[in-house]
Amino acid sequence: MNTYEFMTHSDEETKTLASRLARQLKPGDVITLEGDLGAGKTTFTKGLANGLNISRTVNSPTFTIVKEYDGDIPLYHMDVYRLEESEEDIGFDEYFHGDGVSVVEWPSFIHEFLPAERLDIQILYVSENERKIILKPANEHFDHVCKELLS
Ligand SMILES: Nc1ncnc2c1ncn2[C@@H]1O[C@H](COP(=O)(O)OP(=O)(O)OP(=O)(O)O)[C@@H](O)[C@H]1O
Repeated sequence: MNTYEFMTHSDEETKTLASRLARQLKPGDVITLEGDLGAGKTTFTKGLANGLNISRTVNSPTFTIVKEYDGDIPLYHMDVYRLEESEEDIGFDEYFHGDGVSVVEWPSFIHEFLPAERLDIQILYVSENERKIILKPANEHFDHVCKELLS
């Protein structure tokens, strides 16, 4: 599969990219987001929410594991960082095969629960206002979605 790279030069540009991406998503789509602290994972998710016409403000889901937002399609925003072993599987399958789009921050913590058919996104800090955003689609649907972002 192909890899797609984008450079953004402001948080607004990152949101616009994410918003354009969101408008092509469908129920059951799973996106993973990796990036260091302050890379822009929450900013990217805010952009996704804009694209799905979600009116509530999206904040970092830290301490809640999953936050659900209503939009054209529901958004399930997950932060699975340091998930306690006792609550390892909180029913991820129902989210991943549900009616909404799932966005998973820190996906390596629940690697065994992730579906193979997903869109992996990495956000790299380049300089104060620049980020490199790398998209790795795992199937034709996500590959098509990424190609559309190039145009
Ligand atoms: N091109 C850019 N894309 C995204 N964010 C940018 C960009 N340039 C500057 N920023 C700033 O970087 C910060 C990114 O913070 P954000 O909370 O989105 O990161 P995060 O990856 O979610 O971090 P954390 O894991 O700590 O929650 C924001 O203050 C944002 O304004």
